[in-house]
Amino acid sequence: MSQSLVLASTSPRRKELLQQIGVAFTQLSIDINEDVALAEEPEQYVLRLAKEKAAAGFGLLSTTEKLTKVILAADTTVVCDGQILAKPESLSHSKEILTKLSGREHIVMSAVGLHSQDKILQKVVTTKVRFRNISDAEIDAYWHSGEPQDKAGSYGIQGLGAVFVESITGSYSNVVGLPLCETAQLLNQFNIAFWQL
Ligand SMILES: Cc1cn([C@H]2C[C@H](O)[C@@H](COP(=O)(O)OP(=O)(O)OP(=O)(O)O)O2)c(=O)[nH]c1=O
Repeated sequence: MSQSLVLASTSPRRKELLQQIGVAFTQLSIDINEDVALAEEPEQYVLRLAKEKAAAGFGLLSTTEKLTKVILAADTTVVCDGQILAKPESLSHSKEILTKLSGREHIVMSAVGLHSQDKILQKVVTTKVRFRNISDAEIDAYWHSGEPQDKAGSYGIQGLGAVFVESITGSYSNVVGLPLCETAQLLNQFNIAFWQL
């Protein structure tokens, strides 16, 4: 039976990234608790959240939809000195995060999870990002642009935040929220077509 894809995400970035590789999909929104568990490592954390988001999406399907649909979900976090840097809650939180990232390298980790009736598969991808020095005045101005608020690590590489990025090693789409090379490989395993098929 042919399978169709459902993106369980409210992130406009994930929608755009999936569209970029020519995948047909519908979308639903899920809401799960994103608190870090006690002593949880960053990799465990993003994998757990991608899995929980995909399972939450699958749980919203009707019994018949469960037979034909595959849910895709993802989670992205920024990691520096082993510390998980989530979305900023305020200007002072954004300042704390961006001051930590200023003038050095950090890691962006995204996990993608696919969930169908038959199987659940996941993959985590890591990208290194190096920032130039960022001044307090820039952090203030950046906050007031409205860009950092809904983004892990308080920046968007695809937006104004690009001016802070000196270099990146690894997948760019992974930083934006969905590693496309690995996602396409997972989609193959569920017989979901993207542009080349
Ligand atoms: C580092 C970085 C993160 N981000 C975004 C990607 C994710 O949308 C967000 C991290 O939050 P997530 O919790 O991964 O995702 P989300 O809450 O936006 O969406 P959903 O759970 O519904 O799928 O940060 C960027 O857009 N650009 C960047 O450069």
